[in-house]
Amino acid sequence: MNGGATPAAGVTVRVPAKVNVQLAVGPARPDGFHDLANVFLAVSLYDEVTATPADTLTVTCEGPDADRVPLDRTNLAARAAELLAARHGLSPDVHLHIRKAIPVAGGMAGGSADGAAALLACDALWGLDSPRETLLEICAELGSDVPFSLVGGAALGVGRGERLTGLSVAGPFHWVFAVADGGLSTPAVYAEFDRLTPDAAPPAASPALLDALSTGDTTALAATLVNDLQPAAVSLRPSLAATLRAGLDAGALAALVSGSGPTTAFLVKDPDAATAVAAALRASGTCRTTHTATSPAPGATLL
Ligand SMILES: C[C@](O)(CO)[C@H](O)COP(=O)(O)OP(=O)(O)OC[C@H]1O[C@@H](n2ccc(N)nc2=O)[C@H](O)[C@@H]1O
Ligand SMILES: Nc1ncnc2c1ncn2[C@@H]1O[C@H](COP(=O)(O)OP(=O)(O)OP(=O)(O)O)[C@@H](O)[C@H]1O
Repeated sequence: MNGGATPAAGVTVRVPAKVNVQLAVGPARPDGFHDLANVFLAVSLYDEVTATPADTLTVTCEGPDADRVPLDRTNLAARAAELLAARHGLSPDVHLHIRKAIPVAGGMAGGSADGAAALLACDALWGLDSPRETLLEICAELGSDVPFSLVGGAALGVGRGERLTGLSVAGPFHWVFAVADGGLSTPAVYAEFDRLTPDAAPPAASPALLDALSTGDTTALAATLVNDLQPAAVSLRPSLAATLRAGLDAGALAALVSGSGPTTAFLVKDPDAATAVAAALRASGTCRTTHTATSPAPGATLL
């Protein structure tokens, strides 16, 4: 627990983590961002955000990594409440309580998830009933990954990843996530990508990967998973190579760094394989802990 007591009543939103099954990265743009072909897939690992009326904007957090979550106005949940309130000339007087299961600074869009969840929770608490388009605009202002946290499922993100097209996705796909010690800074990983990839090509989605998603073909998806940020994440955190190897040795069909890392993702064929690969990863000593999850998962949802 970090920063106060659990609130009594309020509006609660559940929101998923993501894995990028394809992350194609182009050269740095003049504004410092990178154009992407970003194929997002939501996974069944969830944070929850509860909004309750309060005298002032406050954030509390519980969960194993709560001490690494900022409780000031830099928290994306707080920023979401502020942006929504400002649009309506309101004061953002709300208590936001985060139940955090998504790894912090882990490349699974945990902060983005809390931003999207807080937005939806405050919208309901304040009776605003904002159009979906308005919520998506605010999400894009909060961060490149935030719109996807709102919509969930599977989507292709272009531009800096914020312009979404929903994708057809079957499933279930079964995953194991290995959580590393500490986080990686997303800007640092993009900067390392620039250093390693001076000739980055314009990004494009892979038709074979989109086909594997829509048919629910795990073997085909395993053959097409790709993350252009992986060499940069491994360069900054060389120990990730051993984690990736340990999961493959344990029978995972494919292994990749999740987004900007350092969480690593392992696609497996079924729930039994997930249990076995997770146990082998923990026994290998190459990660801090593991999570198993399935996809697709729904986006931010009022409970
Ligand atoms: C790595 C991913 O998680 C993959 O989905 C995202 O691209 C990162 O999305 P995010 O954390 O929401 O990132 P933002 O908060 O929008 O941007 C943080 C920083 O990441 C870098 N950034 C982010 C997105 C992008 N398309 N190009 C970038 O270069 C920039 O340095 C930016 O200042
Ligand atoms: N609600 C939040 N939860 C966690 N971190 C937050 C939150 N709000 C702001 N942050 C800040 O954002 C930083 C990145 O955390 P986050 O968990 O979003 O990383 P990430 O999952 O790697 O993001 P992405 O996958 O979108 O690049 C943290 O180190 C923290 O300082």
